[in-house]
Amino acid sequence: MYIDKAADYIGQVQTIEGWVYNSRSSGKVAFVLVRDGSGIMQCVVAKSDVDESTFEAVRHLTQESSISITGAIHAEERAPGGHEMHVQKIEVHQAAVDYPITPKEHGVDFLMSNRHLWLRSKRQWAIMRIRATIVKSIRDYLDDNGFLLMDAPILSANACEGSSTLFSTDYFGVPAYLSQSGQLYNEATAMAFGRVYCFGPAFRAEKSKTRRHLTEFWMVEPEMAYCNWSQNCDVQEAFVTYIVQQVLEKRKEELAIIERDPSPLEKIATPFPRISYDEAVKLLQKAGSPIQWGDDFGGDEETLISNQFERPVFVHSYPKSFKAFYMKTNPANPQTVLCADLLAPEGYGEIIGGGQREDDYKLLLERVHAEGLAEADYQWYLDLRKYGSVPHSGFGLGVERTVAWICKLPHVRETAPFPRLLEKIYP
Ligand SMILES: NC(=O)C[C@H]([NH3+])C(=O)NS(=O)(=O)OC[C@H]1O[C@@H](n2cnc3c(N)ncnc32)[C@H](O)[C@@H]1O
Ligand SMILES: [Mg+2]
Repeated sequence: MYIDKAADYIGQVQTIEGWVYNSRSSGKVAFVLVRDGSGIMQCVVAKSDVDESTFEAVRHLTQESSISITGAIHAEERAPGGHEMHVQKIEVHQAAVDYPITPKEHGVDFLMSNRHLWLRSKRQWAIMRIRATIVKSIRDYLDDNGFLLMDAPILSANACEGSSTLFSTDYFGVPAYLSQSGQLYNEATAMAFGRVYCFGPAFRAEKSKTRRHLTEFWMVEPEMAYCNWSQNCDVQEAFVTYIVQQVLEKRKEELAIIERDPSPLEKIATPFPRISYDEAVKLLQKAGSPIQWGDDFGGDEETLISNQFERPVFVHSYPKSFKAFYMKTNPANPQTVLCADLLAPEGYGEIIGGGQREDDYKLLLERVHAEGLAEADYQWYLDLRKYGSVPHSGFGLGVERTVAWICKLPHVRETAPFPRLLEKIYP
């Protein structure tokens, strides 16, 4: 029996195959908390119900020993999950000796070095289940709203987000890079299928040691033909609202375990506020920031802006000078581009980068040259502007930053099973 299905087995004798989460015993009774990955069950071992050797074995159980435990399932509202087992038999598969992550407090470095074990703890268990619901919601929303999954390559000859954060590899004698973003390929597939998305790992050799940056992260990237930057924002706000609502509905227990107050998430609803970069600069300056027009926003600026709103806020029309080559120039103000970042509230900052793509061949070629990119490497991408070019837009949502916001975590290190950070690739 799996623990999360215990309600289906009240009154039946069942066996749980799991690990000792915690145990304590007195003279005549022992309480063993067993976890099996789906939940935790309180198992009550009465000395009178088992033979002497079994009760002795129970009294010497150690944390994280692997066991099979058999007994009758009872409803018990005081027990975790509302059920408990009255034990008849226990089999110890492997006694864990000196398991390093004890219930006491441990330092982050120690926990990160033992991530392969830390994942078993209740808090990490809850965070990973919330992450899984976020990932499922992403796929469900896009699959149910006309988007086709089109997997983008991980090995690429092209930089998408600038050449300063590439992980390069030797590809049979020619340079190749781990994908920074599947976007350029999405634009090709969007011209074939209309609305597509890719969903996979992305890699950035960022030398940023911050609470928001990973060197490997997961990103979902929808792309839509015949879509302008504002319509792109419409899709994003419905998408993000759906994801939050799914977590609130399906992961109440896990949100409680990590002590995440759900009330800020309950305020997430469309429409999301939209401010221009110009307005954002004025807002920052009014709040005392030394920012000047033309400066990019860092974490501090994003935190300051997002703390002004209860919903995620779009900041659009950034200066062209520090934005990617593929972004469409804003006809109303050619110094800016038709992009929009989505900043999550509660100080979490950017969770989505996106915008409208340059669809004019000549203008895009000028940007390729201006960025010093090798035209031959982008000829396929330029072709998309030769054969039936259309206004098109898309975005990339970072899974880990979204998990951090929804779980209200202080650092992205807890948002992935095995996070990859600057100077951190073990385990
Ligand atoms: N299809 C597109 O239009 C996506 C576009 N090419 C792109 O990659 N935009 S982005 O660089 O802002 O990254 C998008 C999101 O990807 C996340 N991201 C981006 N970089 C990181 C790092 N280093 N660590 C964690 N998360 C990261 C973050 O949420 C960003 O908002
Ligand atoms: Mg960005």
